[in-house]
Amino acid sequence: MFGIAMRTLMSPSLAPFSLHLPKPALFSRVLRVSSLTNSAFAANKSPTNSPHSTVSTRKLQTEAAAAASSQPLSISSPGEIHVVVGPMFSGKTTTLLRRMLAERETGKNIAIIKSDKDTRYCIESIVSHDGEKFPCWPLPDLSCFKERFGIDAYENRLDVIGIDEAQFFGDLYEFCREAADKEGKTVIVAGLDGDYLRRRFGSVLDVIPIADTVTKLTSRCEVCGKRALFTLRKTEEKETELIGGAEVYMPVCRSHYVSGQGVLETARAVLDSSSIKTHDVEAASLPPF
Ligand SMILES: Nc1ncnc2c1ncn2[C@@H]1O[C@H](COP(=O)(O)OP(=O)(O)O)[C@@H](O)[C@H]1O
Ligand SMILES: Cc1cn([C@H]2C[C@H](O)[C@@H](COP(=O)(O)O)O2)c(=O)[nH]c1=O
Ligand SMILES: [Zn+2]
Repeated sequence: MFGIAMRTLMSPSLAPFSLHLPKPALFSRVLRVSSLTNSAFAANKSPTNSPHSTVSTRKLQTEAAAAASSQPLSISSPGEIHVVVGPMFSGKTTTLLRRMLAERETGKNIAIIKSDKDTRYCIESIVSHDGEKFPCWPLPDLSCFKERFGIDAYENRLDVIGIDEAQFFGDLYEFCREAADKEGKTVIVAGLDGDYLRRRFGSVLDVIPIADTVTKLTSRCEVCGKRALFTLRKTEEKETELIGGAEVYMPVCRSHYVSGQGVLETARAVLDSSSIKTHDVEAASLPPF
């Protein structure tokens, strides 16, 4: 599918960065920015800046703006942020892959990052639950990406950055804001909005106010087949971060999240109390030292 199999044969250190033609000139166009200069400030603070001197103030401001516009300021055009969230098995990785490949089809240079905490499948590829895969950069945090990728290649040739398992990156917000606002990159973020207890997960929700688009995907409830909004953890572990797939988690609808969570909590309480009792009995029956 999408020629992914062939590209995954390439060295992961080369393949995540697919080089194309240089950026179109339009992309890094030079903008002339008319900012409020010191002389404009001076004009505003001038004693002539009274209701009776509107014309002269306007004239001064026009002159200040003209002076500023004669000094071109080179800034690249702003980028974009697109966020894809949903429970596990809802198609986040699949969607990220399709969008990244669509960007590449239009001649953009792309790179995909995933958290190095996700050790399922192959460490240097993102892999969907259906087995689609693509080489990626497994990283401990996003701040090290620019240097690892190469500062020149990052600044001058990379157009689109995909981030999978975004909930595991503590510096997600800062990275996305910098990349889109200041560096003209398109960033596509895929991650869990909520953990197994439906609490916000990592910084994914923080990116929403600075995003261009937000897509919430759903899966199929493993119990009844209806729309699944949440991820139920089937095991006893309580830590927020626990890497795993279908052996640990299942997608569920609202009703089955509530009943499933209730059943699991009751089962755990029963198990806990019976293990305490068993432990007490065992301890009581041990011979004294
Ligand atoms: N309960 C499930 N267990 C295993 N695979 C599932 C389950 N539900 C859905 N899937 C498969 O997972 C695919 C989505 O995979 P993926 O894109 O990796 O999702 P996500 O990144 O959101 O976890 C679905 O198209 C479906 O075929
Ligand atoms: C709900 C939940 C999930 N995780 C982990 C489990 C997986 O390793 C990833 C999610 O992968 P996917 O691409 O969305 O299938 O996150 C976790 O650590 N804690 C949780 O509460
Ligand atoms: Zn259900």
